Amino acid sequence: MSNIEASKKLAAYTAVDRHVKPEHRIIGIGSGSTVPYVVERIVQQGEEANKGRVFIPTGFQSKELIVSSKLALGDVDEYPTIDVTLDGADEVDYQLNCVKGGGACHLREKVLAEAANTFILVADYRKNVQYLGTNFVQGVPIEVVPFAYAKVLQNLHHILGSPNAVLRMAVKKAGPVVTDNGNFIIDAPFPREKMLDPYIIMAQIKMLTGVVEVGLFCRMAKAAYFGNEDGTVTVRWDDEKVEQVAAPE
Ligand SMILES: O=C[C@H](O)[C@H](O)[C@H](O)COP(=O)(O)O
Repeated sequence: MSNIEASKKLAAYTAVDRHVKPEHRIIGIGSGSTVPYVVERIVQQGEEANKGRVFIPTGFQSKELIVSSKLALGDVDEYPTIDVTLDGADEVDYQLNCVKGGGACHLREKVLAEAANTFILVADYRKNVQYLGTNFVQGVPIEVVPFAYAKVLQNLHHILGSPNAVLRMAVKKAGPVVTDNGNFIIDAPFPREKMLDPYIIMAQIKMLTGVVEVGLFCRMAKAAYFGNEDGTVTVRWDDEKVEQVAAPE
């Protein structure tokens, strides 16, 4: 297993051990390459612990993960209050603002984050930054309704200060990425000064008609767990405290 993969697993295992408690019944499962380790650790809690629990996915990938792990699947329209949601991130700053949507799942992810009593981020050490846009430079993912994409792009280029915003194109399909909700994704890079307090630009983007959701999650998480190369885990809390913990058994 590579260092990065091991770091993702460390972060996920530590977060599950601390935040998925026996009394939790409704659990939100995020998307991305770190989340499979979250589900792996939850399964390790045993059949008894998972009996009566319902797991809510943030998209196609996590739905498959829940079903293939033989956990009970539910949806947020049936369970609008979630005990705890665990999810990955593309980048997280020192105030727990984060960029999400590298996998185009941020609309459902934000709904599950908002629905949760506790929202927890899990990631490898590359995602732990002072300011957003440090390592994840492709820009803020923005989900838009297809017919409005050109208008929103124009707004981003000429009004909101992202001249390099682009429509995200698919890799093994001609044309744009289409989300689980049938929408398009725009990736909009912003200069550092806009990322110092990302709430402002998040609100401005969200006000553009045609935008469905912005991949900036501002101060929503209770804690972020980052697996490190040396086998420790750095935990950042919502009060800006930073904790260093040893790896779980
Ligand atoms: O849309 C995708 C999600 O926001 C992911 O949680 C995010 O891209 C992080 O994924 P990974 O754990 O693969 O870095």
